[in-house]
Amino acid sequence: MSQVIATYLIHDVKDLAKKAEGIALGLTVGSWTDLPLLEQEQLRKHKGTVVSIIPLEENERVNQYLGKKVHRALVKIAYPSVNFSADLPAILTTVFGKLSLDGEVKLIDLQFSAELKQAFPGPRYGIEGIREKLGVYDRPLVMSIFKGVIGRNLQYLSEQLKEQALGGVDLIKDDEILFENERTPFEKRIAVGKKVLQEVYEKTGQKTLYAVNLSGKTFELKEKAKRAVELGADILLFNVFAYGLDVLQGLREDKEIEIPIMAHPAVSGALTPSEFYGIASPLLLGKLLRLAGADFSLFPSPYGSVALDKNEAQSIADELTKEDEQLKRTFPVPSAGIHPGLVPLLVRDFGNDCVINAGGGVHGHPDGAVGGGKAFRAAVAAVLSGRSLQEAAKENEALKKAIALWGAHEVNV
Ligand SMILES: CCCC(=O)/C(O)=C/OP(=O)(O)O
Ligand SMILES: [Mg+2]
Repeated sequence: MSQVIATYLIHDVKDLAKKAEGIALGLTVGSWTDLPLLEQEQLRKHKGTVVSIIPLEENERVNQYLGKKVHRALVKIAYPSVNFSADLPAILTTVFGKLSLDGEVKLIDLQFSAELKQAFPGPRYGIEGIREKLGVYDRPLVMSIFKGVIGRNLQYLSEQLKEQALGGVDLIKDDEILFENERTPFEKRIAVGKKVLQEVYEKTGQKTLYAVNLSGKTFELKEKAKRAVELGADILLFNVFAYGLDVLQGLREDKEIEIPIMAHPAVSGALTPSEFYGIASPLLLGKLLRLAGADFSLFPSPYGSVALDKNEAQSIADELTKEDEQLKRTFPVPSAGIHPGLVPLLVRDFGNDCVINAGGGVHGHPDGAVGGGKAFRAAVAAVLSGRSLQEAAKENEALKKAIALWGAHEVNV
């Protein structure tokens, strides 16, 4: 049967079963008992069903935090697809619309039936497609981030772009806070990007792709994205949660917007951190971004400046990369506060199929962005060859300076 099964973490002072049944009814056919029998039969196909209730141990910390004694449980409820149109706005409103306003309930997961999942495109390129664009198959990708470009001119942007590319990074992204502006307009950033990156490629053989931030009013995005494609843009960076998952999907599904989309997690922190409310990050930054068509998903790493719990960050990556016969895999991009000394941890925790992403960890290098990029590439090479960073640093000045400044987190060496 075509349906979506929602998993919730619920907290209730009284009766978990009653709470669960109330959710199943309240988000579907409403009050059940006082309807005439005929209507009950008609509505049966629309009624939500409590699939399971798994009680959790009482937790004194939670009781104290909430100021009341609560019973906790993981509750699964099935919603028939006949109740909603096959789009994320309808599905999210069905499973967590009014309910998101109703106390301590967190949406943990959504299981889509194979039939319903067919309504979603998934990544256009995915990990394999991105690797093919770069010709890099056997290591994590390295990405750097423009920093301090706001208020600067195109010349400055061009120079910073060149420095980053000369450092040997595979990808360079706009910072998510760089929007349309007079000094570095969107279309000119694309043109400059192409020119500079081609020059570096001809000089060094290093191919680098540039993710330009697609911004502006929602209903102008598609035309702007199509213009970017016409100008030869490599990748679109997109602040999904400032707009909505369905806007991402709309860009992905447009046949004229045939370039990769890089999802930034900006604003998602309004939805994910609480253990009592909101939406679990593996669902929001993992499963749903992949379904809607993100080729990359950035999320806070376990060791950066806006750190996520390691298990949670790994769960996001699992949702992005687990095998799925209907969806390509999305590149996990653990981010924020990353420097070359963290590469052993990143490879240990996220493997080869990830993008190592850094702004400060590249530009803050004593030799600037060139040194930062070189240090990251040397750190990746060292880890993949089973050498310690300290050992590799003996032969690589850029890495030596990076770990002297930020330290090295060695793993099993
Ligand atoms: C989770 C997103 C990280 C991001 O947007 C960003 O700009 C990180 O910069 P650094 O922390 O690497 O300097
Ligand atoms: Mg940023």
